[in-house]
Amino acid sequence: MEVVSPDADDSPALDVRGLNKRFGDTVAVANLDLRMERGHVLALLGPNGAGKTTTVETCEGFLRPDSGEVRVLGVDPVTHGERLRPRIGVMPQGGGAYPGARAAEMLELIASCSAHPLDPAWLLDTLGLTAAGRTPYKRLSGGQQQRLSLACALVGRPELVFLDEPTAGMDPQARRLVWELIAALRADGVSVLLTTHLMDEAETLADRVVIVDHGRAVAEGTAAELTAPHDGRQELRFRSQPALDLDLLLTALPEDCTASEIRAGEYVIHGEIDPQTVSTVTAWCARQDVLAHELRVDRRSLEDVFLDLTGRELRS
Ligand SMILES: Nc1ncnc2c1ncn2[C@@H]1O[C@H](COP(=O)(O)OP(=O)(O)OP(=O)(O)O)[C@@H](O)[C@H]1O
Repeated sequence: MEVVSPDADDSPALDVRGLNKRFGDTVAVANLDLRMERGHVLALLGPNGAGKTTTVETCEGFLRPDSGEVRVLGVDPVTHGERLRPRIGVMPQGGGAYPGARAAEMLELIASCSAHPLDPAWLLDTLGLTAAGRTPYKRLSGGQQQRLSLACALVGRPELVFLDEPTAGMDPQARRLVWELIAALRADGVSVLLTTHLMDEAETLADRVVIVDHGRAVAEGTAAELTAPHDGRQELRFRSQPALDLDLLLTALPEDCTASEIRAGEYVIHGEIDPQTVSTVTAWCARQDVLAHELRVDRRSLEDVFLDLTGRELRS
């Protein structure tokens, strides 16, 4: 039986069309389309329960879709999972390990299952885990467990790696290290599907971002596309002390401007932002005897786009 389609080499890293998956009455994924080119990093963002892990596990071949078409490196992960698995690396959410195994042993075991593994000692060193090599998995810190889990996903030299919240619980140094590693993978032509709750992670690493909510893609594009000004209206943002009297500021601005404090001490002015508007805002701040920090024009943050699309209320 044909396992890899004839044009498999040209096939995208990921091609998901009309994916549906429910668990009983819960719709986890609803008619989702996803596409990732080879050598790209695609970030899936979404609130808790949006369907990210379900999507990733379906692409990994661990879940069977109710309907829709999933191709990973040109291969159907459900019907031909055994052919796909040697070509992909999986870092599941919250690790996944033999709790009693020592870190180095575990990595060596996984390397021994691969045809052309990376050198486990080199990988431990790269991820700052050499000193923890003899420590049982359950005794590693949360951040060390995450890094070991990443090492396990990479040791088989995958063409495509699935990273489900790879830096969750890591300190800033470890996060930076992992970001550098992901950038290096991309430079080597490895494709990466990343789920994350960290907007800066998506912005820094991803070629494209897909925001999912209630199992559907609600926005897609590069981070720059997603955060570009829309409706012809621009934004001016600044930080200052909380609870400034914005009604007073509005009297000094053109009539079609709006002003709001979106988080304590974080202000957004919408409207036609020209040099005069910027000057009015800074002069007004000076009159209030407050400093406007981080004043910038034109760009919403990815977090604002995310919150605008998925709402600000807490998800269960
Ligand atoms: N095995 C399962 N049985 C029943 N319901 C499930 C199962 N797996 C996921 N779900 C439900 O499907 C929905 C999507 O879950 P999923 O884990 O894919 O979301 P997520 O976007 O990864 O969330 P998080 O950001 O919290 O990891 C949720 O409502 C979840 O409770």
